[in-house]
Amino acid sequence: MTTPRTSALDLLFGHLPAQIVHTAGELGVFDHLAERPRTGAELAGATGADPVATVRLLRALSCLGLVRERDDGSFAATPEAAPLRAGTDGSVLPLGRLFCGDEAWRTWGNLAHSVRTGRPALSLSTGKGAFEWDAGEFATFYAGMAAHTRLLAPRLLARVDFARFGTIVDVGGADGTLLSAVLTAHPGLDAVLFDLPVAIGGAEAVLTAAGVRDRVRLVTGDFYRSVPEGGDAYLLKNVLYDWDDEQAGRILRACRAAMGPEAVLLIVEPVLPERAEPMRDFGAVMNDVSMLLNTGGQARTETGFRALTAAAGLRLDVVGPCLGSPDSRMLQGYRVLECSPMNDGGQR
Ligand SMILES: C[S@@+](CC[C@H](N)C(=O)[O-])C[C@H]1O[C@@H](n2cnc3c(N)ncnc32)[C@H](O)[C@@H]1O
Repeated sequence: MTTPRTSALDLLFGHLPAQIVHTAGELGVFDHLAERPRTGAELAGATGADPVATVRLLRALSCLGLVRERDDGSFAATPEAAPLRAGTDGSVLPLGRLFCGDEAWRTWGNLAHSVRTGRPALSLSTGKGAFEWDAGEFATFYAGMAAHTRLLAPRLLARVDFARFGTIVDVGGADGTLLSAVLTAHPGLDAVLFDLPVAIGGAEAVLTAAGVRDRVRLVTGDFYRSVPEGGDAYLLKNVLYDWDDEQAGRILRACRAAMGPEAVLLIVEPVLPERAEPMRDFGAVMNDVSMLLNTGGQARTETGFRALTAAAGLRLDVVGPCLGSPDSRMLQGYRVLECSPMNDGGQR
């Protein structure tokens, strides 16, 4: 077997394609090209950009395989560009904003600070830590997370037998995008969406649009204090990796305290391989560095999860296989970890 290799020089220039694609998406290039092929001048007129600069951007996008230059000098979008349109179901633009937008860009420029100190760098570039944002920043964050959830949800639904539950509590469930997918697929379920007030505010519209609003109880609160009781399953998707072990342990203990003896906790997030290898579980390993930089949290190995859950009175029963994704290496390494409450003697 040959080891996949990437050239050092290509890695160092990785930010060029990222910004070219993000900028084109934000300008609406792919939305305009979805209507019909256009010349650079037409596109510049539609996006309000400089015509010569637009042609230069389009050439770069051609090089990246997202548009194709035609014989008449116009440009057409390729099928690969479809997720870069705004407002479509599988649009990845909101996720791109989280990683390539102004603030994210400045924050990644401070990675050396995080590596030197072991501390997050988000507040150096933005003046605020994670979840200390204004309403607009929270909206950008939740839109990005919703885009991520929409990509992962079909694989999660294929992997988890949600039909065995009656009530699901999504802890840190954001705007309800995940619950919308689960409840749509399982008409017999109802749910509790638990998050900060700023998240729950956005959930009304999302759940209503999915036609599941009447099956979801919205509860605001702080998962460090307590989470709602009465669930057959508790979901924690992309929550624990935001926090260090002490904080994540408190969240798990709050879940444990709310769980009945038969309830299960489903942790859905990237799991680090015990040993890093070229391109293995790419998303998990990259997300770990992203958490170091942004929140001060961390991704964890299965061993790390075992220790963390046991200390909170939870037994890690099942470590599911990687959910995998044909869409992106960034979605690789996601697993479902199923836990049950231990009684005081360490048994269920
Ligand atoms: C990384 S997001 C994950 C959101 C969602 N589960 C998903 O995967 O799209 C973390 C979530 O934790 C919520 N959160 C942060 N601090 C919280 C707290 N103290 N109590 C309850 N929820 C909190 C955030 O509002 C956010 O929705």
